[in-house]
Amino acid sequence: MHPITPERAWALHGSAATRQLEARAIAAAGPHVLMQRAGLATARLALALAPHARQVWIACGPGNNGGDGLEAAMHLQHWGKRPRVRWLGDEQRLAPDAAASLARARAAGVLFTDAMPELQSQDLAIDALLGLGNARAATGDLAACIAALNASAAPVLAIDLPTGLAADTGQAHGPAVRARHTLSLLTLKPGLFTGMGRDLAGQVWFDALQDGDTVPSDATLAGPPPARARAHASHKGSYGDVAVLGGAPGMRGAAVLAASAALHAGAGRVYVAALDAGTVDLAADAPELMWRAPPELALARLAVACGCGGGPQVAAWLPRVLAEAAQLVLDADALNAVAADTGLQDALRWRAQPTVLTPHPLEAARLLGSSTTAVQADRLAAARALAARFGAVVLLKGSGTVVTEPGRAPAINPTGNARLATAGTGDVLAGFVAAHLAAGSTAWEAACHAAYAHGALADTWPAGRALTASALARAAA
Ligand SMILES: NC(=O)C1=CN([C@@H]2O[C@H](COP(=O)(O)OP(=O)(O)OC[C@H]3O[C@@H](n4cnc5c(N)ncnc54)[C@H](OP(=O)(O)O)[C@@H]3O)[C@@H](O)[C@H]2O)[C@@H](O)CC1
Ligand SMILES: Nc1ncnc2c1ncn2[C@@H]1O[C@H](COP(=O)(O)OP(=O)(O)O)[C@@H](O)[C@H]1O
Ligand SMILES: [K+]
Repeated sequence: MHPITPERAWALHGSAATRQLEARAIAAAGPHVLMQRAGLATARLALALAPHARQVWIACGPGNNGGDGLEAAMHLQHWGKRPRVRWLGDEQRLAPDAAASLARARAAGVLFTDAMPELQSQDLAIDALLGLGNARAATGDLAACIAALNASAAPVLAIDLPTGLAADTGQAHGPAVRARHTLSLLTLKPGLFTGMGRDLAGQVWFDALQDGDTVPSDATLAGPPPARARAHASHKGSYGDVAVLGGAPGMRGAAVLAASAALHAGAGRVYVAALDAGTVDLAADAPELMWRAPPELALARLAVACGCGGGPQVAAWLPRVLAEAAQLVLDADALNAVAADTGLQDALRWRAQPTVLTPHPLEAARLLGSSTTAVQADRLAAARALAARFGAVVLLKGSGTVVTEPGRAPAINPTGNARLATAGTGDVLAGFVAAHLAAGSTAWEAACHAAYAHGALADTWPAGRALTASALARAAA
């Protein structure tokens, strides 16, 4: 069993792939063996998380997820704990594995009770209501058990998935359990790491329940970028040139943030071409930045971050930028301009040089002609659709940032937290991506590595220090 941390990459499998692997594992191990392993793994983790727990409330649903909970109850009972099981199944409709576990739990003398637990007296609660079979919004007794788990003062350990969380999308379309820990079984599911997954699953643990067998993955939980040692004999030209095109009147700060981020992330030279023709120089704290008028940029040898605070004015520059930029990050207002203009959409599709689009969910919705709700309902699918439509690497921002490109399984970024929910952090990310592109990374690597580094800065940010976008930009290195 492993705790899932951002220190390495992990393969992710959706519900169809997991069902395929489950069928093969059951065929290899024999009936009921996997459920016994699942229950034992759950009980062991419960003991590790709450070694002194006495009262353990286990809410078991009508399917095999409930069967896992019944197995766990039996072990906890053997180990001297006092599990109480609320079981919501119907003996007439029970799958064979869950029926076998029900019989074992009863034989072990586990206490079954329909009474809701005394919430304050529980030391641990286990969510074994629904896993992969979560089919529709919970109502009635199921919804009441979800509410009880969420009201419990005791930590909640969810088996396989927090009840109500969709394995493939990270969304919940009804009541859902908010767990402190989730033990994912057989596979790690993408929904644990994006959308609502991070909030509902808490700390994720993984037990494969079997050795060796696998099926093709649907996505990856990204690992850390490789360390980039600088050759002693390198010079600023070795790390490439970034230009930031943006900063319309009143929004110069966004361009400065992206430029400062690119500079601190290691770009050799950073130019800023502000669309604000005024003369106010906000760059007093970064004299390294070189200010140019937009027509002066030699786009064909620059990694361009375009959009940052660009306002509607950026649209006029996009035909040239799309045609010429050696590498390109399109962010914010540049994405909105593309969404509003089919000519720019064609130019983006025809573009052959490396390109990364960095939409947040609303920008993604505009590009897809859908809504933020539709994008968030399936973030992986939305990112894939955008990548296919524009033939580019897409980095869909938000909790569990998704990176994808045509023909490649998406990566979910494991780092970052809600301290990044402050104005300008997206501009900083665009600057990071541009710096990676300028240094010679592929568009895919630049997007994955920049997202990881950006989130990791937030994850290690000192508790008492405000996380602002400008401080974030300067913290790169
Ligand atoms: N087999 C094995 O050896 C292993 C199995 N494993 C475990 O099995 C889990 C998958 O089991 P599963 O397929 O039985 O699905 P599960 O999540 O228990 O739910 C299905 C039941 O819930 C019901 N139901 C659904 N929604 C509902 C609602 N809103 N309100 C009310 N009822 C609702 C649904 O009813 P139905 O839709 O059929 O009417 C059905 O009865 C997996 O996540 C893992 O924990 C692993 O440990 C590996 C070993
Ligand atoms: N709750 C969160 N968890 C993880 N990352 C977050 C969260 N909220 C915001 N972020 C990150 O912060 C950045 C915000 O970007 P964006 O929405 O474009 O902001 P802005 O336009 O103000 O710069 C993105 O990289 C996003 O992924
Ligand atoms: K569950």
